[in-house]
Amino acid sequence: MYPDQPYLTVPEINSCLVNKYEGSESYLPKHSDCEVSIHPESSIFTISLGQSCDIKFTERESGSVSSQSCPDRSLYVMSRRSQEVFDHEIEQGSMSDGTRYSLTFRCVSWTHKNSTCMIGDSNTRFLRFGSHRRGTFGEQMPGQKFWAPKIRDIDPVSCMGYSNVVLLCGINDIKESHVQCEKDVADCYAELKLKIKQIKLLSPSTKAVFVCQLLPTKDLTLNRKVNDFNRLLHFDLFPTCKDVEFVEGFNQFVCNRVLAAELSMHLDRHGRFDMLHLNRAGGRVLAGMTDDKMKKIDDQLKKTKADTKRLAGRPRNKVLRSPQKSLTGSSSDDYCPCKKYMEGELSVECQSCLKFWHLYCVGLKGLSEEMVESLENWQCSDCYLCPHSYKEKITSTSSSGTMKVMIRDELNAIQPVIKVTVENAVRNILSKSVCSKEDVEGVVKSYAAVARESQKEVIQQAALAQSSKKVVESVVRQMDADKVEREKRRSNVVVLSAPEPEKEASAEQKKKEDKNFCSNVLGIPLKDVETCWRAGKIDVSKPDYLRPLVIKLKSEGLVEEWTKDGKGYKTESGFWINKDLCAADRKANFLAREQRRTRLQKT
Ligand SMILES: O=C(O)CCC(=O)C(=O)O
Ligand SMILES: [Fe+2]
Repeated sequence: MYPDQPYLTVPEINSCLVNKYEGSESYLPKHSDCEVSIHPESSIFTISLGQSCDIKFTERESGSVSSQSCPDRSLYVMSRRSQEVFDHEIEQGSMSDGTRYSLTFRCVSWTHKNSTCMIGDSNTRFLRFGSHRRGTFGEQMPGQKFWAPKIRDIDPVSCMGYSNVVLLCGINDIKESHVQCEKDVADCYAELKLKIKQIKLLSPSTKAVFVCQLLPTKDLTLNRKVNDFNRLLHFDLFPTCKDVEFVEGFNQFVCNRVLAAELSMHLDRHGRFDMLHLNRAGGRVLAGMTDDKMKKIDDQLKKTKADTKRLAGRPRNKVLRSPQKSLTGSSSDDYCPCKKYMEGELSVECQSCLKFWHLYCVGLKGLSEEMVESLENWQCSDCYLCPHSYKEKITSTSSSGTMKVMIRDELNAIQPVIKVTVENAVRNILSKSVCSKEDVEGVVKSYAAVARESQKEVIQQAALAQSSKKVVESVVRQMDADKVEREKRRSNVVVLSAPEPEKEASAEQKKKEDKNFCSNVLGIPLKDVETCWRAGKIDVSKPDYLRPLVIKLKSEGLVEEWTKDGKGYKTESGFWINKDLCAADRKANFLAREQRRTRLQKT
């Protein structure tokens, strides 16, 4: 029935059901062998003994009927999966007088009631379960794992007969460079939704489809798409699809700027080149944020609440909202050193130098006017020593050194409170499935509450988080740009020193000439060429310069073919054909060549 599926499958046969039919009046009512206790991969073998009979098969969906005659001493085989689609029966009158025995062999066990199949991408790689060779989720839940890097690879047929289906897929789809906006993410989600529909249609005996949220990655840009995807799961799939269970992930975590930066700081140290997986270390960071510290957090929270109460009613900090021009008596020197006008941006006054600083510029963006006012004795980073110089100077024995030791001790003391308070706020939003603006504000507020005690520390933390975030973000941005560029050039090859077409010719004629060059000189048949063009503009100051000829081929395979597996080669006519590399790859190749050259010179 499904030629690409193994028909006779492996599980060992452990049961034999014997039916005895006596006389022509005997019959077997319409049914299918789809009990959940039959192994989903088990084939069903039936031997007929005594006399022949006809087995009638009805396709449930269409009602179409066919029959199979089973002579004495014959064997017929059905797949377990076919039971989701067909009913079978033996009608009255199909046997003659006399006795018929049928022996039906299957793999049956009560544990298969909970059989589970998981279909997913590389994030399922450490999840082990199924038959003993693959590990198990627990003796009560045997199952199979199927590999599906992309949503399109999910094969609904492979879910047939499993009581539970777990899907963890989508990250590789939204990672694609053509998935740019929320709508593109929604298209990926729609594909997944269709797969779920197909699964439910094909496998009526499946009790529930579990859909996992996508996990955050080390790639902050990608995490935005992760959030969009998870939001759709939450707001569309979960409420509208019956029997779809939702598997919570960590999407709220990446909604939060401060924590996303903190996360990236942790994760960047491990597996630098793999931006997609948090790996074990990253997973531990996430898990650590949610589980391990809960008890401690609860205790600390009580203490923090008490501290916050004690601090209420202190003098308020000055706060200012742009436009700055409306300010009387403040020269531009008094204003934020960024010297940029940011409409509506709040600013905070440093209590030492009396300059106003944009909240954005000092890493306090997100705080409300009220929160800023409640910061006590706020100082800018010019007046407040940054932690690095602080550490260097701390060893001096001057009187100000003693003062700094005191400050350091104070800061060390407040450190756990900050961590705990923020973690608690995060925990609260983690229990929800999607993080709202208010939730994020809650986290920032908790930061601000601690800030009343020591806003210097908050600034340090924010500054640290921001600087690491900036580095990560710029690397990610560059990598993303490279990815897009690589994608664009995927099916191109480049030819250097190809003679330029006649200057006077029309654009169309020039293109024709270049195409003729491809086929007549280089030998690339025109059926393989999508289009071609010249890279760059004609430079009148360099009359001898020949612009590279870029040829877009019909497929990537042709690029490999025409560049001899990407290495590049010289045609018989003496022109080099190379892959069209992006700037980053060209540079990498250049450096590799240089290294090779230096090595050769040394030897
Ligand atoms: O007797 C047969 O050939 C069919 C038996 C059967 O379908 C069953 O026992 O479920
Ligand atoms: Fe049956």
